[in-house]
Amino acid sequence: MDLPDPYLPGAISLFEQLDKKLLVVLRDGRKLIGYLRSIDQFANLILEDVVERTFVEKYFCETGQGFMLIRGENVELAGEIDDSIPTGLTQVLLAVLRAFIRSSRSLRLSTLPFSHSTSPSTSILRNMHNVVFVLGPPGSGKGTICAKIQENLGYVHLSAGDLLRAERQREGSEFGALIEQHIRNGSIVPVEITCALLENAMNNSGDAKGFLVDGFPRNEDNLQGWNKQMTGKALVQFVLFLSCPVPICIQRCLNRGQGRTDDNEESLKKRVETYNRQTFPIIEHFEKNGLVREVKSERSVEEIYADVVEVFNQAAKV
Ligand SMILES: Nc1ncnc2c1ncn2[C@@H]1O[C@H](COP(=O)(O)OP(=O)(O)O)[C@@H](O)[C@H]1O
Ligand SMILES: O=c1ccn([C@@H]2O[C@H](COP(=O)(O)OP(=O)(O)O)[C@@H](O)[C@H]2O)c(=O)[nH]1
Repeated sequence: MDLPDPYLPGAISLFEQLDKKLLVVLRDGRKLIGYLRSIDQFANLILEDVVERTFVEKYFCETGQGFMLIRGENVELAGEIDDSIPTGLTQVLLAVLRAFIRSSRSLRLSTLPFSHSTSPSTSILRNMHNVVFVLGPPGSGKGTICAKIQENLGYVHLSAGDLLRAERQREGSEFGALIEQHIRNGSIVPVEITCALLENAMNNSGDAKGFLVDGFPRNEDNLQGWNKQMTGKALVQFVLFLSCPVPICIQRCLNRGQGRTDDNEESLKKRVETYNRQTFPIIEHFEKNGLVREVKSERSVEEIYADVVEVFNQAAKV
């Protein structure tokens, strides 16, 4: 492309960075890193595989944000980033950064001036909901294991399926029929409904250590909707993946005996298909980001739960 002479860098110069890895600093101080896929004359950017980097002193952590459209008016600074250049900063897991903030807060208040203690990044971290996504095929035991985690580890269990079933039953709900149709078909309810129910439940749960979001996100649309609605409000610690052979899962659902309208062979066939086609790729996406903790769930509840506790202990340590 021909550039004006003399060359004055501005929004237009970002065209040169198409498909390159960009650091974008937003006006609220957030720092996003992702691949630039598109830009227009207003410097509106489309970034893919975005992570938000949060810095505290010489440490930083990254949280995945997926695909983002950033309005140009919100961009303070943008430029190509070269990760091969040493920065002297150390990447740590979010839990480490939180622990660091916790331990340094009291110390610094009385001794050193701590410029980060009131920075947007740290205050965002403190106010966000901790979330563990719990995924696996229908009948893999998500609800059963979440109930035990809630009982013993202080996380609040939010089953997306249960929230949808409750909304379906709620008198006056405008979504009841739509939800029932999706549940019977084993297809996925529009994310705006599910996400609103989840956010509402989180906000009404008081001071929880964290939330087990069970059975969500189930497809790309769910993930994008979550990122759109919950960015800055929730932080995904990890994804607990209960893996289990499908025939065992189907048998468990058929024996579940809760009178669910979708625990029949016809609906189950569709649910498994939806899981294979749409949900499993989401688990693979999280796996690429190093977020998945897999626990094999074709064993007894006690054996599974013992491994799950280990996963939570490890997450708390780092
Ligand atoms: N490890 C297990 N072994 C045998 N049956 C199980 C196990 N975990 C759960 N179940 C049973 O299988 C059925 C489905 O479990 P549930 O926790 O509701 O799965 P999901 O939430 O993944 O659909 C329930 O009837 C439950 O009691
Ligand atoms: O985020 C969600 C969670 C559930 N469902 C719908 O609710 C049904 C039951 O989901 P649940 O997680 O209760 O059951 P599972 O499939 O794990 O047995 C699914 O098949 C979907 O139709 C949905 O659309 N979005």
